[in-house]
Amino acid sequence: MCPAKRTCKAALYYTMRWVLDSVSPDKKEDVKAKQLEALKRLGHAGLKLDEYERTVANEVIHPDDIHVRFNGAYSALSPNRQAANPAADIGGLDPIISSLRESIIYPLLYPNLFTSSSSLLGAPKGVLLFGPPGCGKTMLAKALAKESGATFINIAASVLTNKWYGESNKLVAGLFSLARKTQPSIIFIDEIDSFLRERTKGDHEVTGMMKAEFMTLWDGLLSASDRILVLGATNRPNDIDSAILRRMPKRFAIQLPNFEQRLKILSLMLKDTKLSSDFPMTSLAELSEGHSGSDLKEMCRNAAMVPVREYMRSAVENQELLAKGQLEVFIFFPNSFEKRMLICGDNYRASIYGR
Ligand SMILES: Nc1ncnc2c1ncn2[C@@H]1O[C@H](COP(=O)(O)OP(=O)(O)OP(=O)(O)O)[C@@H](O)[C@H]1O
Repeated sequence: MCPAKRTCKAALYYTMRWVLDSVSPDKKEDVKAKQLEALKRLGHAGLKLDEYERTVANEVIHPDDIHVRFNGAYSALSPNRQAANPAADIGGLDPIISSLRESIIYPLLYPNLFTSSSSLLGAPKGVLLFGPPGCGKTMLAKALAKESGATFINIAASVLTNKWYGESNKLVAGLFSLARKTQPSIIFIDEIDSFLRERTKGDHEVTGMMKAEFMTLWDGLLSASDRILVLGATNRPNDIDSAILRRMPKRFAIQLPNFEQRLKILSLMLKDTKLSSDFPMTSLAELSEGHSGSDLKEMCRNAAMVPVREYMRSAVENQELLAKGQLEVFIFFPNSFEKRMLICGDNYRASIYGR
């Protein structure tokens, strides 16, 4: 692009931004306040941020706003809180959870153990979770953030990709400097393959520059004692740029669950649900081979809808008879009906009986 055209585009961009800012100053203040809220709650109230860091600050999630936990046996950050509510949210991934604790949580929370005792114990600066969709990669990342209490920056590629020349690089720089100011921190990039994919000749110049900037700043972490980790998740590890893969030496395969894992996931998903005494949990786990955790969730959700659907259908069909005075309605809690409801909520116990 010729320099005159570039200057013209830049002038237009800043003018548009100025106009938009002046049209909605209240909205801008609202956004600013919201951005700072998560950081304030993390104990970074007085932090001075530039506009790029502020944009990234919008992506910070406070651990208290994450509702996914590892199993309750142990919590590095708040053992008491965990003990009071020991339920697990992730089923069948215990060995991976233990390894993630060792390689991510301990280095973030106890850096001295990893820097002074041995040069072999360097904390990893990049970790990759890979495997088929719906098997719990995002859940694991969120639970890691919750348990470690680290600043969790859930960055979407769209936040960093700005087509204006140089802006993406500044946003990437803002990402790393915010992570440094608020450490310990985890930079989480879901679908990292779409953001940092293998470089090709057809890449936009801005994308290439942004990737290079990302890698340079990431390398800066390797030598420093910063407690910052880049955590990526993907279904397509082969599409990731090999230079990026090299920076993620710790890799965890999150595969489709096997029989035991499915049994654990199903038990977990149905733990608060009223089930008939002969509910065939084992057969269900056997028959659901090839299903991901997300498929199992959907299966349970569908099952829960069956009694609701049946009730609604009979209610609609009976409306006409009711109008003609041929039907009497009793709403009560019959045992026989409860038995048929393998899965039921308190709101759906009412039934309609014909005369
Ligand atoms: N091991 C598991 N234990 C409990 N629930 C699970 C498990 N795996 C998946 N789920 C359920 O599936 C949903 C989707 O999981 P998640 O988003 O973590 O998958 P993912 O591997 O990140 O998928 P994608 O690659 O499509 O982003 C979760 O919200 C949860 O309800």
